[in-house]
Amino acid sequence: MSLVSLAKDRIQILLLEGVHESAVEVFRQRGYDNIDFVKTALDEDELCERIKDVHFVGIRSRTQLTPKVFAAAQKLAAVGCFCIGTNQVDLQAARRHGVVVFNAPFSNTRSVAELVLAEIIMLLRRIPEKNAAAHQGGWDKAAKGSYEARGKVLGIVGYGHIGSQLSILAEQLGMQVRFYDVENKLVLGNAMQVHSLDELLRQADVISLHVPETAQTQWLIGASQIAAMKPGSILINASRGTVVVIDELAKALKSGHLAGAAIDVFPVEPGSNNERFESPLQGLNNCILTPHVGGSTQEAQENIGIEVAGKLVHYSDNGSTLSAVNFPEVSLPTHAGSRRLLHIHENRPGMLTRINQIMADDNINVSGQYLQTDSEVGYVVIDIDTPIEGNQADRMLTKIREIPGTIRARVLY
Ligand SMILES: NC(=O)C1=CN([C@@H]2O[C@H](COP(=O)(O)OP(=O)(O)OC[C@H]3O[C@@H](n4cnc5c(N)ncnc54)[C@H](O)[C@@H]3O)[C@@H](O)[C@H]2O)C=CC1
Ligand SMILES: O=C(O)CCC(=O)C(=O)O
Repeated sequence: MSLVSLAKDRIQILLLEGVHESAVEVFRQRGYDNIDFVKTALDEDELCERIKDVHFVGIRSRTQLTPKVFAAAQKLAAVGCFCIGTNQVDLQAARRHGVVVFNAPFSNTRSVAELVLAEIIMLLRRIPEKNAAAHQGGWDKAAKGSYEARGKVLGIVGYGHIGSQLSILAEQLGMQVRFYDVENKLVLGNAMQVHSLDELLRQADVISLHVPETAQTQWLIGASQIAAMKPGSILINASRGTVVVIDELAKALKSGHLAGAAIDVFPVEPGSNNERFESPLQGLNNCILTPHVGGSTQEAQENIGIEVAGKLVHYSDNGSTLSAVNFPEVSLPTHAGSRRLLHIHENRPGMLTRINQIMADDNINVSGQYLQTDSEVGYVVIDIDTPIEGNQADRMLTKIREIPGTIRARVLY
């Protein structure tokens, strides 16, 4: 349990992995100046050390926030994932520690879709091989094995934000889009949903993967799925490195069963630009390898910086958990002129009654109350219109902290 009730100048922010400076600007504009900015990811032990006094941490896809890190991060109130994926964060551990996690669910969607579209065209034209040959003094002008995108079948696995954006762009090129998703989806344009992954793999000239990393998507594309793909077809993975069995893909590219591939994400990725990258796909000229840059455009990174920093500031200033990925969502009006108690607790009966009793005993008048719960955690925000002094607020917080099941409590001034 941690009791947090801090002025802004005592709030520590740690931004990792070269989060865009637009995030720093948002924090500074809102009065948060204690910002530690690190260009790389940190390993678990380093992170456990660095995070001890941190209230807000910002990461991208490489930093692993494990139960050990959360146990070390006793002051941590919230995590900002400056990206879409949140698989690098143990969301349950965060919730158990009362740490709210935010992300940017669609600020880099377009960037990923554009990269994939470019790769489809490049691979259908066998440009990676021709490019490699030309760099070696070769001149491969043959049209053999080179195709237009028009009329080809694009099979999208995972028709969420990125998959559906790609679908629209690919149709502009005249591609026929089919997709497989575990959910029934709103079908955009002329796309068609098919009912099994196998059906999609057998029909498509190009398969592009846009699923999140989950237990169900781990090694989703292995030997038998690759074997089911059409001879001469193409595989693109800009989702997560654990979705494709990379050794099987390497075999299929070497044998020519697959004509080409573009891979942006890998089972093991370097933690910084200075670390060496190793992959069984290296040296295969029919495979485009990119260093997890699907979302790495100026536009996307700047927007993500503003969006996620804005969510962290909003939570810090106001208590709002709107669009949190692991927490009951509470959307709140501003609390000018009143103090606000934020209380995160295990979801057990009678919590609210106990908090209200402590306030009533202290003659504290409540002007607004907002409660959301999920199966495990409850989050209540209470606006107080009685002018309470620092000592009285501390006394109240101490009593509230003693309520069994309290995970975290703080007062906003
Ligand atoms: N390479 C890069 O730089 C980037 C990679 N990503 C990755 O792309 C993933 C997808 O992003 P969004 O489209 O925004 O996510 P999203 O959540 O909008 O869509 C994911 C879709 O996959 C579907 N799905 C889940 N499990 C499935 C399964 N087993 N089989 C078929 N469909 C399944 C879901 O129902 C959903 O429609 C992210 O989770 C992230 O890991 C995202 C941004 C940048
Ligand atoms: O750009 C990044 O750091 C990660 C992009 C990504 O994979 C995501 O948004 O999920």
